[in-house]
Amino acid sequence: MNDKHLENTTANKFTRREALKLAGVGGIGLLLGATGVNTLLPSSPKNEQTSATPTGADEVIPFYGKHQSGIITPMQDFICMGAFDLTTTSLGDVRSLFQSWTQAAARMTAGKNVDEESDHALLPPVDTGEAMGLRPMKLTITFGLGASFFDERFGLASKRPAPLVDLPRFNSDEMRKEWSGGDIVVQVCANDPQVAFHALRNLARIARGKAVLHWLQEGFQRTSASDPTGSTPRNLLGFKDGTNNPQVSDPATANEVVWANTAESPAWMAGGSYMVMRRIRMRIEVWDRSTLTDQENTFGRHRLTGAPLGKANEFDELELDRKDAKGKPVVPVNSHAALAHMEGKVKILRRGYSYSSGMDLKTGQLDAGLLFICYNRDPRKQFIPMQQKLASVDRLNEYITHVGSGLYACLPGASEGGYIGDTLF
Ligand SMILES: C=CC1=C(C)c2cc3[nH]c(cc4nc(cc5[nH]c(cc1n2)c(C)c5CCC(=O)O)C(CCC(=O)O)=C4C)c(C)c3C=C
Ligand SMILES: [Fe+2]
Repeated sequence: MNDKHLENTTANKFTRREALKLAGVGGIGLLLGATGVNTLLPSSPKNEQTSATPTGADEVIPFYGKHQSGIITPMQDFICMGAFDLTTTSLGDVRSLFQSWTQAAARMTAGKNVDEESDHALLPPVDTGEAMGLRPMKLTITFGLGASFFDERFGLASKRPAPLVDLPRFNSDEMRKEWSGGDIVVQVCANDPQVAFHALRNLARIARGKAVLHWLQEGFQRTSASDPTGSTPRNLLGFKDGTNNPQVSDPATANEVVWANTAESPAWMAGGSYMVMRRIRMRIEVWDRSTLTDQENTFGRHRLTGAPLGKANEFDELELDRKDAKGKPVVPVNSHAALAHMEGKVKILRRGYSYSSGMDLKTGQLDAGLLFICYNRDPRKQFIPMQQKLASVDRLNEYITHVGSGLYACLPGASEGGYIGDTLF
């Protein structure tokens, strides 16, 4: 999914007042380039250069709203995502945790410290500090609840949404507990990895005594600075990934594919969505030894252009009934694109990032792959049947293994004065 496809997110500019306030914290030098403040500085080629913000660095993605940001928001460059397990058994504690998280998240997405700083010399600083003076960088923070949140601890079992099922075991899954599940998931995305890490770290700090991290995964894609045109990013197998994502800038499409609806979900989920996370390890070394023809037949698309096999342009229609001179399908029936297309009847919104987590010390191979994330309105009708099909016959399976998994009910957005989760607890 790229900016070209998604233009519906209201983007507020970082105001001059905010910028001047920030000057008090970080010094005027930090402000070179902030919208509006450049007018204070004498015009020179250098200033003109620093005033360009092609990555929308000053852009604030509003935290409050009907839907949480970070779902249909055009993808930022980096992700820092974590799942928490609650250590408290008090629903009151959970409520106050979400109230504190909401306030902190609203501040951080606006480019502020997690809370007002105290000057008490004998206390630790309120904010951990590594994002001080940094621009908002389109930070979004998205909260979801795992199925375990609805167990006996908080008396909410009867409120568990029907679409929040336990995902089945799919063919060739090699799941690891340390990369799966969690009571609460927090997806943090930003155009700066330090801004993203800072947000998750401070949320974990706020949770002390109530929740602990269960897993954490960082991810990336090419940055908007290295591709200002916003073309479809490539995954670590070298292919354009995201071409045929549904165009959720169209509200009707977003309603059909992404947003929870009372037809399947409880009223407290209206405006929310279901997020699937899969940590998918790639056998990169094997892939790198396979031929171009094999790679293209695996995806059913051309490597260079991203076009469907037999077509010239990336966004040309994927026509699965086209045959070559010998009567063979031009796009192999067991290719990833052909299978995931689901005859055009089932769609999900993909929002995944590449990850690289060092190497496997036993084999010397890279531990790298795709932190697959998708949003759907009802995973029982969307992600699950799609993954069942892919897991059984997808040609891509030769090169990947699913090693982590989670399904989370992403809560509706909150309005100012409210908090994330206030429709449920
Ligand atoms: C169950 C859902 C999916 C999983 C898991 C998945 C893994 C996965 N995908 C790629 C790379 C590509 N996927 C592409 C298309 C595509 N993939 C899915 C779903 C899952 N992918 C869908 C719904 C689609 C679109 C199908 C369509 O209607 O055309 C493509 C082609 C380009 C594109 O449209 O994005 C690539 C490339 C990897 C590497 C991967 C696991 C590691
Ligand atoms: Fe895919």
